[in-house]
Amino acid sequence: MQATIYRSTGSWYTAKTTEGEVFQARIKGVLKIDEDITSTNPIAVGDVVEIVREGGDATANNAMITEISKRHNYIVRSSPHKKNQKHIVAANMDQAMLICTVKEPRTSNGFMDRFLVTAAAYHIPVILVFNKKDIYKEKDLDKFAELQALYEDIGYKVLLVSAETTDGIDLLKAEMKDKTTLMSGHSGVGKSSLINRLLPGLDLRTTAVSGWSGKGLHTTTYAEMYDLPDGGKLIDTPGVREFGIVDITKPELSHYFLEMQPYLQECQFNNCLHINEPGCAVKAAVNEGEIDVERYVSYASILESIQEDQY
Ligand SMILES: Nc1nc2c(ncn2[C@@H]2O[C@H](COP(=O)(O)OP(=O)(O)OP(=O)(O)O)[C@@H](O)[C@H]2O)c(=O)[nH]1
Ligand SMILES: [Zn+2]
Repeated sequence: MQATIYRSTGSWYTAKTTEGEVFQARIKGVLKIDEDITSTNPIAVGDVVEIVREGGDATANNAMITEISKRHNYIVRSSPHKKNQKHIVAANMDQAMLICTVKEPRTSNGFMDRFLVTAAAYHIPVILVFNKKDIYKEKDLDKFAELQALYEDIGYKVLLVSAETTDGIDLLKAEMKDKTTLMSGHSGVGKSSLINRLLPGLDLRTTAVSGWSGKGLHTTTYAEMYDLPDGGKLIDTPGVREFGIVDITKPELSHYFLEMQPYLQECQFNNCLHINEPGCAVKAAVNEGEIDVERYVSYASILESIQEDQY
C-alpha cells in the first residue's frame, strides 16, 4: 500500500494510506534511497512510502515500510544532534510559508533572507505571512508596507493576517487549498495560534512570549503533517531558529537571491562573489538602487557564514 508520512518520532512513523487508514510504521532493514543525500533521518514528514501490514493481522495497524519514493523536493537543516550532519525537515512540499511579524518579536530581514535562500535552493516557492496585524500601530504598518514592497518586487507573495482577530485568515486558507504547505517561523511569531485557526479542534499549545527577552519559548519539537479541512496539507515544523544554509556554496549563493539573477552574467569575472571584485554588476545595481541594500547586506552576511572548505 502507498502511504504518506505524517509524523516521525525517530524510529516510528505515522503513515496514512491514500484511503485514509492510519498506521504506525517502522523501517524494515536498510532502505535504499535514490538520493545523493546522507542524513540523520532516513524518512521525513511528507515522504511517500510503500508499507506492508505487519504480521498479517488485519486488525493491527502496525506496518513495515519497505520502500521510499523519490522526493520531488525536500528541505534540510543542520542536524540538531550531530555536528556537520543533515536532518531532513520535510519532503514533497508545494510551497512554504514563513510566518513573520514586525513586532513582538520582530522578524529580522536576515532571518527572512536565510529562509528564502534555503527555499530557493530547494525550488520551493515561499509566501511571507506577517502575523499580529491587530497590534500594528501606524509605524508598524509603515514597516510592513516597506517589507511588502521589497519582497513583492522580488516576486514573493506577502500576506498580512491576525491569528487573534482572524483578519486575513481566509486569504491564507485560499493560498493553502489543495496544496502541501510547510509552515515555519521563529518562536513567538504566532505559528501555533495560526495553525489553531486553520485546524479547529487541534488545539496546539501556545505560549506567551516569555518575559524580558521578547523571545518565545519552544513548545513544538517534531515536524508534523495535518490534513486541512478544505483540502490540502499543512506541515508544522518545530520552532526552528534558523534553517542552515547546509548545501549552498559561495559561488551559488547569489543565484538564490532572485533579484540578483539578471546581473550575474554582467560581472567582469565569472567567479565574482560580488564583494570586492572590480566590474561587479551586482554592486553597481545596489548603488543604483535596483537591488535593495538590506538584501545585499544579508547576502554578504550569509556569504561570510558559508564555510570556506565548502567553496
Ligand atoms: N496580538 C496578537 N498576538 C498573537 C497573535 N498570534 C499569536 N499571538 C501571541 O503570540 C504569542 C506566541 O504565539 P504562539 O502561537 O505560541 O507562537 P509560535 O510561533 O507557535 O511559538 P512557538 O510555539 O514558541 O514556536 C502568544 O502569546 C500568542 O497569544 C496575533 O495575531 N495577535
Ligand atoms: Zn559581481
